[in-house]
Amino acid sequence: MDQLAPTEKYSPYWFFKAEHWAGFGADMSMTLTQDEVARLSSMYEPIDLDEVRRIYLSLSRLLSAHVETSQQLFRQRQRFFNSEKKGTKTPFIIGMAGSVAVGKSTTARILKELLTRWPSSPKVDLVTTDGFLHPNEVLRRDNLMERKGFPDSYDVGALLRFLSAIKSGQPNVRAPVYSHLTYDVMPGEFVTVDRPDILIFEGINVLQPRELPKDGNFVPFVSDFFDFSIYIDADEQIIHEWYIDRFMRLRETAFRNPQSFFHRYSQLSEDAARAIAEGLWANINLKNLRENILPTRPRADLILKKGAGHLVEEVAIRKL
Ligand SMILES: Nc1ncnc2c1ncn2[C@@H]1O[C@H](COP(=O)(O)OP(=O)(O)O)[C@@H](O)[C@H]1O
Ligand SMILES: CC(C)(COP(=O)(O)O)[C@@H](O)C(=O)NCCC(=O)O
Repeated sequence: MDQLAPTEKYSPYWFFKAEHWAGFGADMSMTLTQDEVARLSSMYEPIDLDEVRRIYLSLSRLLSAHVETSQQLFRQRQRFFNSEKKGTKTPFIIGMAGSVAVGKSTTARILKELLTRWPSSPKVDLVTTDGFLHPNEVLRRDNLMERKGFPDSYDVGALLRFLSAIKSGQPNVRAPVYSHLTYDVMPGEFVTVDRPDILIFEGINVLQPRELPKDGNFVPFVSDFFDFSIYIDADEQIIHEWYIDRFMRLRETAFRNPQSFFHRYSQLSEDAARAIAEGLWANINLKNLRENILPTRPRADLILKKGAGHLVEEVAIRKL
């Protein structure tokens, strides 16, 4: 993360090499139960359990400290208001940003598993922003199919209404669902979020600001609803490799399904399929990374910088 912090003293972040960070979790490194190990191993990505112990276990402990503190603050505020303001604590929201294919979904799933183990957060839910993309029908109509994932391809109003409902303590809040198989939002499909202790809200766009309206109306940013934010980072060339690898693996698996939007790519030669993947990366995802995603990195509370093999090399965390 050299380009991030020439001098830590004058940076809002502290920087830790992975080995140093791993030391913070030393006292809890052996505490994963067989069950937890089994659940983590059963995820369809090959998760390196040493990496979970080295990086993510202590990260989950630190996050749980933030959650506990916010729960204490909630109780103190109730006392302050003489218990006039009743109700339950609203979910602690963790926003997770980063490029397409950098590993957001995988990291979010690992953290979800680990966070449920801490007493302050037995219920952790996970929602991805792709459900808030406009349906393909709308994207085609507005000539945005080549801009899927760019700010204008999302229904930001729906996204903000969802987060606002969560943060107002509403039960059973519904989020729309996206299918990577059909490459489209699934009509009539929702996930229901019912007052979890933590909501992990993951997507490329979650730290993006937006233009302020000229009419003076109140328009929050998505990140205004976050209690903590994480940016998953890696060098462009490495993310590029992960994107192509994932695409080529999907060509062998999910794309074979005749229902898959990309089914036709499973019939192409390897070279032709690779050329398609390279095109999608260069014309959509890399462009989006440079224009709209990477510029949001300095807004995160914590940055995980990964290197080859998805191994975390450095952790940056905001000084309090
Ligand atoms: N910690 C990890 N260990 C091994 N593979 C990973 C890890 N994180 C991500 N991957 C792989 O990298 C690719 C991109 O990850 P994914 O979580 O789908 O990214 P995103 O949600 O950011 O698009 C996938 O093929 C996934 O299996
Ligand atoms: C659906 C995505 C925009 C990611 O959305 P997110 O969950 O981060 O909001 C992305 O995976 C995608 O499909 N990009 C379009 C180009 C491509 O097919 O790779």
